[in-house]
Amino acid sequence: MQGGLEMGRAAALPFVQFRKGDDEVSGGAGAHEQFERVRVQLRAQLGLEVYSSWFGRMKLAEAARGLVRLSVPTAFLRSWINSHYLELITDLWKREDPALMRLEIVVRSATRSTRSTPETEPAPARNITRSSQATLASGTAVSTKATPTKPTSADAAKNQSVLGSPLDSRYTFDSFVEGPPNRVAFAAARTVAESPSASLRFNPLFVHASVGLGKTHLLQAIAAEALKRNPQMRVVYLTAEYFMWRFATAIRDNNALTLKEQLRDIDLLIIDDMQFLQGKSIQHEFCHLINMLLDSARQVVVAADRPAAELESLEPRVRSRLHGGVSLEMSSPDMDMRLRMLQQRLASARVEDQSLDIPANVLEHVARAVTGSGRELEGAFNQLLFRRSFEPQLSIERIDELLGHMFRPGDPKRVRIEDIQRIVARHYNVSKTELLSNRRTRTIVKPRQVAMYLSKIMTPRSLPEIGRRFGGRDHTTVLHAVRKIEELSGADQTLAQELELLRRLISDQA
Ligand SMILES: Nc1ncnc2c1ncn2[C@@H]1O[C@H](COP(=O)(O)OP(=O)(O)OP(=O)(O)O)[C@@H](O)[C@H]1O
Repeated sequence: MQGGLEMGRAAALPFVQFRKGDDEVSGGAGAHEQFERVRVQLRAQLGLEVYSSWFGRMKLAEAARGLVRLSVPTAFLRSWINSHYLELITDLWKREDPALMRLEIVVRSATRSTRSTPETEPAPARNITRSSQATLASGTAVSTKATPTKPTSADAAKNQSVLGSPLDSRYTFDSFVEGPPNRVAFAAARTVAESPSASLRFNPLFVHASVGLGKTHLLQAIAAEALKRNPQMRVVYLTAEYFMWRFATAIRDNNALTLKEQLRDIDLLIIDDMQFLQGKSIQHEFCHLINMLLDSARQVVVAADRPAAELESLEPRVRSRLHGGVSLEMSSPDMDMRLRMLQQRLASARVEDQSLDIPANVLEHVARAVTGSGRELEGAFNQLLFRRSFEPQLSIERIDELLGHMFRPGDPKRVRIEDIQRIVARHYNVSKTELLSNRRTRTIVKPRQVAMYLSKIMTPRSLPEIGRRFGGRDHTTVLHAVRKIEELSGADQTLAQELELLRRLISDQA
């Protein structure tokens, strides 16, 4: 997870730009060439297969003053590369640039990849890099044979270190901020964790939400809580990528059967980032596993960044199995939740540094301005902490300056109706004059309605005000447009994607 501290440091460096919603960030002139040469050498040394598994999606994030950051899409990749290849990459880079002082692997902002799948075949896995004191975790199967008859928390912790990826101990139900946008999913998650057998009526439980809205947090909280209540329970939390990697390596090492046997033993299977599950044979294995678990009344929980029906890379039978349970969505936190998240972060930071204080009005301001995901709030908060260490008196204006790149649609200072009109008109290839005119041909009505809809959801302007800005129209016309586009985009995937693209273009312009 990319912390705000890193963003803070980067912001202080010259010729480094963080562009919101953009994966790739430019560095100094020769950095891209150096990166390319390092990639070529990695490929030559490791072979194409290993290279594309681990480095296929690596990008140059920034390069300045002896610091190079390479970004990868998932925390697991970062962790794996850090522990296995960091030295090699650093050496290779130093050969290219002896001035290199430090090379870091970061997880890149997921804003743009919200709805995308990996461009390359499965990078082995994502997860879980942080330290943990979770009672038992997974990321791999827990075999009954390997598990003592009555495991205690300590046994479980031991298993965890043997069996792999620990849970993040920060991800608990207590630290999960609940509110209207995630209330139902949260309640379902609690039920699964507290009484898995009672929850079998929604099996599998499928949770979907856009990036950074707490899926991993919620899923790991389920695992942690289930294990806390019953250390004997065999719980497996893993990402789809990790699942793929486990199978791929098991097949390579001729022990796929053992792995399957181990997986059969589990009581609660939790799969994160389902959108990354790819490959026919792996999906076949996955489907088989899910069927077996569901048929034997074991609980399965799955999360993805979109509804199951939209997981196009999944085989129809996998999708259909996911449809068989309950599907719940979590959406963006509201103002009250954002404020509580920030207050919670402050309280945890204070555990380490009691002198730490951020005035309530500053927290409120940030909660109002950073209207994105929990991850963005976390980044904003870390950035604030970092800045405060050398600018103790941060004014609201200065905070706006520092966090401006995180301000979202809805921030009155950032999105202007004029920008929306210009971008929408360009997208649909009509002129702005036509957009504001009274012409009622279909090719113009649709862009006009889209622009009105976006003006409503991306700015705080009232319906009458939007009407005025669209050639003096009545507010009921705007309301009609908003409802129409909402209705159409619910049924029309292409339009929904168009809207998302436009939102991104507009936010990036703002
Ligand atoms: N409702 C919430 N309460 C507390 N923290 C939250 C909440 N939602 C998100 N966060 C925090 O935001 C950060 C990102 O959340 P998380 O990694 O769970 O998101 P995600 O939906 O899994 O994202 P991705 O799709 O990128 O994997 C985490 O630090 C998490 O603790």
